Amino acid sequence: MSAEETTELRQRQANFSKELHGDHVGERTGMSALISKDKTAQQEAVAKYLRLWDGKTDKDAEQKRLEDYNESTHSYYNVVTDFYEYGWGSSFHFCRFYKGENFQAAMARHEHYLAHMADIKEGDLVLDVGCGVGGPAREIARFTNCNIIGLNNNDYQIEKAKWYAKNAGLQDHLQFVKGDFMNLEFEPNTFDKVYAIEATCHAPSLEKCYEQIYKVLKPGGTFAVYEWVMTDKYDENNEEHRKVCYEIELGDGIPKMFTVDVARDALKNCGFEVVVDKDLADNNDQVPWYYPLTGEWKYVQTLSDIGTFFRTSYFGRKFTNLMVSTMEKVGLAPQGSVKVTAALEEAAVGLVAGGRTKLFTPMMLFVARKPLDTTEN
Ligand SMILES: CC(C)=CCC[C@@H](C)[C@H]1CC[C@H]2C3=C(CC[C@]12C)[C@@]1(C)CC[C@H](O)C[C@@H]1CC3
Ligand SMILES: C[S@@+](CC[C@H](N)C(=O)[O-])C[C@H]1O[C@@H](n2cnc3c(N)ncnc32)[C@H](O)[C@@H]1O
Repeated sequence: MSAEETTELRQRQANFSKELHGDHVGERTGMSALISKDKTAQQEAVAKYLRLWDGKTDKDAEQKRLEDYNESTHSYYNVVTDFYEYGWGSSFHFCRFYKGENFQAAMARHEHYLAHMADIKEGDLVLDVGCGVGGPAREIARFTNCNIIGLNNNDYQIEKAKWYAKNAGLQDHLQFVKGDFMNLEFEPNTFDKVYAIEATCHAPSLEKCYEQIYKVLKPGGTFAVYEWVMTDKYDENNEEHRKVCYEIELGDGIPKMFTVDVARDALKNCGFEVVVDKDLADNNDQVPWYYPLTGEWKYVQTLSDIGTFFRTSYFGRKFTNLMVSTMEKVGLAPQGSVKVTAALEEAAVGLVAGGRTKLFTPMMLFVARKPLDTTEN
């Protein structure tokens, strides 16, 4: 894409975001934000997200989704962000759970662990690739006292991230900028550390995305990522496997799920030294990472988790779907909202199936180092 085309796309997306979400985006979240959307723009956003997910899994259909990655992901997050915040909170990722540990503590620990593995230190300049509404950035800035630039291609989330950072008094440590991780516009060798949490799976090519990260990282710097991948168990010619993979792609706005081998090779091909390569979901945890989506009460750890667990569970999702459907019928929620809850339901079903069978992991941890001497690459 040329520089003019990029500027034009950004302007168009920014204008659309204003039209859809209005001003003062931080003040409303969840259902309250949903009912305040511009109804026509919401229908357009839902159509833009779903138009290429028409049930087809052939190469041609996949190619179209790969080419459209920027617009479809932008549209996906335009329509799911309110649901994510309502059901999950402001960190949009999974985590491991220990017995007795509540949901928020487990999520924060998962973020601290990545900061630790990335060796983030006080005063470091850090890039958060695909930062969502800034939940992890706020936690990691507090944990390490570093400075973070959060990069995101969704205007709505950027506005929310800025609002939350200011509200938390962290505006001197955090900046949020619009950008595409397939084309990072920072000067080469800018960042001490880079991390990405469950975001780069939206890339049409992991290698091209990691190349960009390699470019902006300082020599000797560390990149740590929780990657979404299909595991070694996945066989794309197995119909059952492909079904689970497609549910995850459709419901999570991912043009194509790559395998763990593709991700590992992509890092190496860019010149990274891979120092940690570990699937954190492949262990004997007593409480599985996907438990909130299962509806199995036996896993709920503390009373404080009951609300979150209800909203994320099977019955809670049915309840939300019914509520949204009624709101849509009476004209409170914009048309298209039910289609979004249906797509999120597919996500939940696919993620639990992928988790139970270990065909999929949302926490493939790679810690990769850019060599000090990069003349050979
Ligand atoms: C899309 C990527 C790469 C990461 C997001 C991971 C998770 C935070 C989401 C994946 C599926 C989402 C669902 C919900 C919240 C956020 C996720 C767990 C809901 C529970 C939100 C409330 C809705 O009523 C149901 C959703 C099901 C899926
Ligand atoms: C599942 S969310 C994770 C957000 C955040 N890392 C967290 O854990 O809360 C994925 C994020 O990647 C961002 N994203 C997707 N494609 C992108 C792209 N091409 N360039 C920049 N950000 C992108 C989305 O807008 C979204 O904020």
